[in-house]
Amino acid sequence: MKIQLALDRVDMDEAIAIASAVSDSVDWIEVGTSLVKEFGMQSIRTMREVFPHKTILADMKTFDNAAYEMKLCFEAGANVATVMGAAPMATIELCKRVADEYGAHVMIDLLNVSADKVDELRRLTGVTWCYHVSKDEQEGQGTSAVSLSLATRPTGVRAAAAGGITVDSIPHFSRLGVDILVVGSAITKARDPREAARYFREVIEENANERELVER
Ligand SMILES: O=C([C@H](O)CO)[C@H](O)[C@H](O)COP(=O)(O)O
Repeated sequence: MKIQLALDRVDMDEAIAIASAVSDSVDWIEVGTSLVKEFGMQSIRTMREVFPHKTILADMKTFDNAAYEMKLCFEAGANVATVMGAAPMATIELCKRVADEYGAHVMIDLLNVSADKVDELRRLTGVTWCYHVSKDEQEGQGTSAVSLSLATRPTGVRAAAAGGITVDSIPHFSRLGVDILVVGSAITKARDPREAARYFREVIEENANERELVER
């Protein structure tokens, strides 16, 4: 299981400092929606310059104007970009087409998608579905990511989980076969982000081993 470090609600110096401290323990660096909105494409360019060999995800949360937005972030150096699953299929398919042209990848954010829309999304493979509990639901209703079900995912689609993820969530998501764990506050707001990220990695490895033992 990969760790995607979500960087949100910090300035670029802080984002770089946190990412530098934890980069050995995380796989992907997410330029969070808040950074994209506050600092624009420069936030992605900066992360690409500082981390030339890391996978950079731009959390664009695109809803329309797909070709324009995807080109912007892939030209800026992103390898992966997000589109909202609730967006029209035309938008989502266009994101995938542009990503293919750039040798990049699309993550579909399933925030607030209907069951019917999930069915429509099933026809698009070679993407990642991100099961996401929103910040506002976490803070307003105490909803936790652990309640998410991954049952509807088709083969050929990778799964990510996001929203209030802590180390305690790892066994659950590991059992469900989640490929990418999106972790923001549990690392970025930790007293020692480096140690927090290292511990995430350690517990992921432990759970991966347990899974192998069960499968054998
Ligand atoms: O996508 C996110 C959210 O919508 C704010 O933009 C975050 O990246 C995601 O929720 C991970 O952050 P934490 O919930 O703090 O782990």
